[in-house]
Amino acid sequence: MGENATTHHTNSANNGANDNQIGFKSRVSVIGSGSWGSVAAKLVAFNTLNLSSFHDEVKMWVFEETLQSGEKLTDAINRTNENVKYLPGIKLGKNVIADPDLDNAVKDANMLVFVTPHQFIDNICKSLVGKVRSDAEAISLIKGMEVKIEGPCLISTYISEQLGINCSVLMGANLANEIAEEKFSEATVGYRNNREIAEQWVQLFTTPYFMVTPVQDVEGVELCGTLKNVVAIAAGFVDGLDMGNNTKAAIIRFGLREMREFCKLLFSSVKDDTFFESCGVADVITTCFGGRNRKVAEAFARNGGKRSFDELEAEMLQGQKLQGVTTVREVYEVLRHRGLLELFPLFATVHEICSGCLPPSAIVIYSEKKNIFPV
Ligand SMILES: NC(=O)c1ccc[n+]([C@@H]2O[C@H](COP(=O)([O-])OP(=O)(O)OC[C@H]3O[C@@H](n4cnc5c(N)ncnc54)[C@H](O)[C@@H]3O)[C@@H](O)[C@H]2O)c1
Ligand SMILES: O=P(O)(O)OC[C@H](O)CO
Repeated sequence: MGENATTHHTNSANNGANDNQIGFKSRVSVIGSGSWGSVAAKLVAFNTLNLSSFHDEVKMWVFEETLQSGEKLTDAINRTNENVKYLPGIKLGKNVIADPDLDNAVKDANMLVFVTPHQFIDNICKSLVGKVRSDAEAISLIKGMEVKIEGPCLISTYISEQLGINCSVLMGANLANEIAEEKFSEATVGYRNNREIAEQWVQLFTTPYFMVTPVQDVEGVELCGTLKNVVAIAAGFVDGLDMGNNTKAAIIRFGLREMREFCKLLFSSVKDDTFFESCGVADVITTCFGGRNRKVAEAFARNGGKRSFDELEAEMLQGQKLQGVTTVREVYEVLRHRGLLELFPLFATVHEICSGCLPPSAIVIYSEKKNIFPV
């Protein structure tokens, strides 16, 4: 990993894993520039400036758009050093360079951070085929999954398969706006079998206010990050119906149990301990109280399901994207295909409410009706 460089290391105390490869400096690109993408760039850019094993510059690919002022988003980011649309008021670091050209943004990078809404990863990967370094390492911060004809596919697996590179994941209780303001939080890096690579990602993301723990369970970590968005939608329905905290806690508990069962259904290797990391219970909690999925689901329930998620998302999130509604459709598809919907009443009900087949109030009666949860 890395590339030949003639620059001398000046800060050997901070070098970490790449220090073993004298003369190599890693180059990092961030693919995505929404609210979390911009925070990821900020975290990484802080470290590339301070670690001599990295080139200072961090390229951030921007899905180009024109702002109301007529200025291109990329130009505005590079002029102000802020993502004025998705993370206004937060300086990213002068070494973050926004680039609307995907090929150019990844050129030369040997560490690729994927952080776009999951519905766009298919097109992004397809256009990157043959364009990334063969020795590159990737990490996915994307909370979602792909469902293909052959079955469900994790985003990290999809990236690996499309681009022929290894892909780790970083998930956790990470509301972007809070980390942007440097409020303490934790995250989990999920890795497959190379601990050294995991340590490099930990080193690249860790800051005094962002604590990162590696866990050898890429599937468990990624599926936790993906499925908690479904639980957050259920929690939003409960809030929209003014059901109170006890009901919300019950929904969270049911949700966590279905998350674990779904993970193990797909991958028997998933570890129980993973659910106690930041990517597990902590992310469920933060998302069910402070996330966008919860917020829009609350509005959906308050409107009695009469306004669609698409409409509410566009109105309430100004370009930011929900992952939960798409994810629960994908989860439903997997369960339906395997004849297992009855064993996942919360997930099934969330989808049926989102798609208009059931009213939001169904969220609290499904368990009584189906009497499926043991005490
Ligand atoms: N925001 C958070 O607090 C947070 C925290 C942790 C993880 N995540 C995850 O990170 C991922 C990225 O979310 P985000 O919050 O950075 O994004 P966001 O929802 O804030 O912004 C949406 C992004 O999608 C881009 N976009 C719109 N149309 C596009 C297209 N056709 N092709 C490619 N990109 C397009 C926009 O330019 C923008 O960058 C998601 O999987 C999300 O679940 C988000
Ligand atoms: O705002 P949400 O609902 O997309 O959740 C954001 C993060 O995933 C919380 O960790």
